[in-house]
Amino acid sequence: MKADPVIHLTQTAALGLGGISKRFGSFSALRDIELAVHKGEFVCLLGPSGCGKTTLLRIIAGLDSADTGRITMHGKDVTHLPPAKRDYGIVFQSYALFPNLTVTQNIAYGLKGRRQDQRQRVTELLSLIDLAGIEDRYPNQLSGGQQQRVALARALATSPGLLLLDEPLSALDARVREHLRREIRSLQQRLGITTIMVTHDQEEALTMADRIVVMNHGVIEQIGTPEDIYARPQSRFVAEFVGRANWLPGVVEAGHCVRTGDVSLQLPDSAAVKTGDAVQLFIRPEAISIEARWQGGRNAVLAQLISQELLGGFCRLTLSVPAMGNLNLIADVSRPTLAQLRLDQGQRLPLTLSPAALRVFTDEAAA
Ligand SMILES: Nc1ncnc2c1ncn2[C@@H]1O[C@H](COP(=O)(O)OP(=O)(O)OP(=O)(O)O)[C@@H](O)[C@H]1O
Repeated sequence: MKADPVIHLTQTAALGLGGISKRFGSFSALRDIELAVHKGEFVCLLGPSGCGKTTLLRIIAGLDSADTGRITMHGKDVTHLPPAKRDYGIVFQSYALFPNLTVTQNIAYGLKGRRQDQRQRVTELLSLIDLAGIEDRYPNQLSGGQQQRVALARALATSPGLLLLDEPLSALDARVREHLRREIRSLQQRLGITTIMVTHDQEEALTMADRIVVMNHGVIEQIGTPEDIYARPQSRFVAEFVGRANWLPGVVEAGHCVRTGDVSLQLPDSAAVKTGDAVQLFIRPEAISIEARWQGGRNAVLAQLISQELLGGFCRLTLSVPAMGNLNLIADVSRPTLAQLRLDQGQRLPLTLSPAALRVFTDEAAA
């Protein structure tokens, strides 16, 4: 009999999900989710609102049950175990600390054993999250960021095998959020704790995760490292959800090229295409090079500057390419490059769409 690859994966993984589906009435919230998370990995479930990420996290936690499928933790089947019998700590979006308990009492809530030992464990955890000295404060005497760190300490108090984070940073302001991202990631690496975090924030996922699971309408669109997801998206949805994208429609012609309007663009060697295929070329805004002078050359085109928008550290240009039927492209340039170019509205600018920066999607994958 042939080995079942899913079962094999779920037996060796820190967390294994095999064929998880969930319906709410006639609405299908999750369809056939397969995922194996390795020990010590930080995995982000990323996707737009309503894609099913929280439902999946709740099913992993045992707070909801799946209609079909299996869940394993370190090889043990936990599909039908109640939350308390699964070995995890969880942090939710809103602080969820008990307002009438002190920080110590909140963190020690799930701890068993002598009071003295509990006190020692709380001190240890507070120093771990850099909050020593706030043992006797109440949640309303703490900032939002401090409350989330206490919630994190509480989730880690029993040294669980798995840490589940449900949008833990989304209620915080941008500066605190960035700081906590780094703190959580460094703590997770020091402890080596397997972590699953739900987020709809692509930057959070790209900066924190070892692997990202991109979800859409209840299915997994792609699983990969941040570099895979950003540089090698497998579908139009992933390409557009993570980062910004330019799309150039065209038809494959002889010489490993794509004709788009009057321009023939050379493809990367790796592109597997057939002459006559209708395709969409994809290129990130920062991968378009703006040249100071027209020099021609491979994949060079002339564009016209429509507008420019300063976005802090870089500038986003909107360009129109007459030889591609006035197709609009966006290109991101650094401030030093911008200063060198000294751009004027309506100016003609030479661009290079280097073959290595192009990805080819069949019309189906790009639909
Ligand atoms: N208890 C429920 N009853 C009915 N529908 C539900 C229930 N829980 C979730 N849903 C629906 O399932 C879908 C997925 O919800 P879920 O909360 O998992 O999405 P999400 O990706 O976490 O989104 P968000 O980022 O907005 O929280 C949504 O369309 C939601 O309305």
